Amino acid sequence: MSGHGTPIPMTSHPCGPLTGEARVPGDKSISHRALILGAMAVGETRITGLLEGEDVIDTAKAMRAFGAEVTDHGGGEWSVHGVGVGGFAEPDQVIDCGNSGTGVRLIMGAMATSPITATFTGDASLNKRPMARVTDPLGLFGATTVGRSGGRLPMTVIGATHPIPVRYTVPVPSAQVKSAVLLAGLNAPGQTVVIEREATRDHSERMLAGFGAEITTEQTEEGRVITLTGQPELKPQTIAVPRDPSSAAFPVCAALVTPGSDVLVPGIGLNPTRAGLFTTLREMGADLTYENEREEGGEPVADLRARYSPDMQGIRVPADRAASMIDEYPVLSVVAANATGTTMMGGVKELRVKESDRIDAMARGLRANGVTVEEGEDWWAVHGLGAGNVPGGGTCESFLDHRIAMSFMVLGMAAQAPVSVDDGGPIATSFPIFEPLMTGLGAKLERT
Ligand SMILES: O=C(O)C1=C[C@@H](OP(=O)(O)O)[C@@H](O)[C@H](O)C1
Ligand SMILES: C=C(OP(=O)(O)O)C(=O)O
Repeated sequence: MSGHGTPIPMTSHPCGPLTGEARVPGDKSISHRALILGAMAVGETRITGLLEGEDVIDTAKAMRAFGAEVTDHGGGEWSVHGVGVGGFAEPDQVIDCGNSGTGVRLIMGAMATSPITATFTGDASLNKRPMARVTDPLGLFGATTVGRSGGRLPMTVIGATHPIPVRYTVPVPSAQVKSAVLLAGLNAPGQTVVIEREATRDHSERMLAGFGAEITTEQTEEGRVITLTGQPELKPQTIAVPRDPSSAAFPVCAALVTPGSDVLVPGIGLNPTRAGLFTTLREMGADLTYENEREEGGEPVADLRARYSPDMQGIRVPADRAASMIDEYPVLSVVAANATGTTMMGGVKELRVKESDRIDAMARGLRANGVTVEEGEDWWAVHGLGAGNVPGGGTCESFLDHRIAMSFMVLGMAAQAPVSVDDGGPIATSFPIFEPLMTGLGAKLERT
């Protein structure tokens, strides 16, 4: 839905300490997958803690269009009455995935091996993003796709009538591509094999196993080899969605750069395929501790405690960590601006094909606020000014990108003058309670 509304300009004023508890919403990646796999199971899946952001709501609507019964029971509790693998009905409307790359790519995969046709579209941001990365492997299963030039949405997918399982090496580090292939493999007879050279988030593999699919992962010289046996009967599950580490990144980073802060962010998943930011921040010298470490639903979880850290140093972030923190680079660059020395971020060309070109979007906005940034195709470097030395005072474009908008709001909290964004509307795609949550901690956010 993002991108269809009137822009919401927002300003973040320098503020005093951020204190208290930040209960961030449910994990976006896990929420999409819970709805989609719930729709492909036979019977009723119950979900608690679902992220009720626009991206996930669009996926819920899509699952209804494919014939699943999706019910909102209130308070983050949802149920999905699934139609079984291969049981999707043909939607009689265009499927609008709004701002969500995960939604559209996973759903295309899930329907591509059923004998139905569906047309997908999104907002101005999503309709610019590359889809060939999923339509190429879906073609190998026997699906046909027709989109705009350059493999862009709107796009029609004609599902395979006689799907054939595939063996596919994912050419870019992308959990969305891996997941699209696995979901397509569900309705192909025999074994579908996906190979990824670099490990990406493994929520699909974990959840497929939970729903009773036969799935194995092996580390070989080729990389991670994931083998899925097609046409299982998926058994409905009860899923408690953990809180999203990518959303936790915002109160955590805000506390690290805002003088006097001490913020607790409880119940955050520390799955190693997602936790790269927190490792990086600790290497920079952040006062970030893990409290009450435990396991919940098979995932490592902790309460994160972040305190103001005026002595952070810039570092070289290892390129092989990129996949585990890919959505966190924008807010890391804000921390880097408040550290001493240069933070060098390499191996990140995927940042150029997110909701915006995130290197370009952050570089422009940081420069507008007095920070020096250098960039190349797959790297960027932020020259830190030291704690409290970011001048601020600039207005930044958010380019229909929630993470860009939220990152600049964090920049303003610790800058010498307010920082504005032209449109904070996209924040609702992943973190609908961002404003009240951050204001509750002591941030001074204003719709302008
Ligand atoms: O699979 C997922 O849930 C996601 C995978 C990542 O995208 P890519 O697969 O394009 O890297 C990430 O950026 C996105 O926010 C969520
Ligand atoms: C990249 C993101 O999401 P998506 O690809 O699902 O639009 C994100 O949430 O940062």
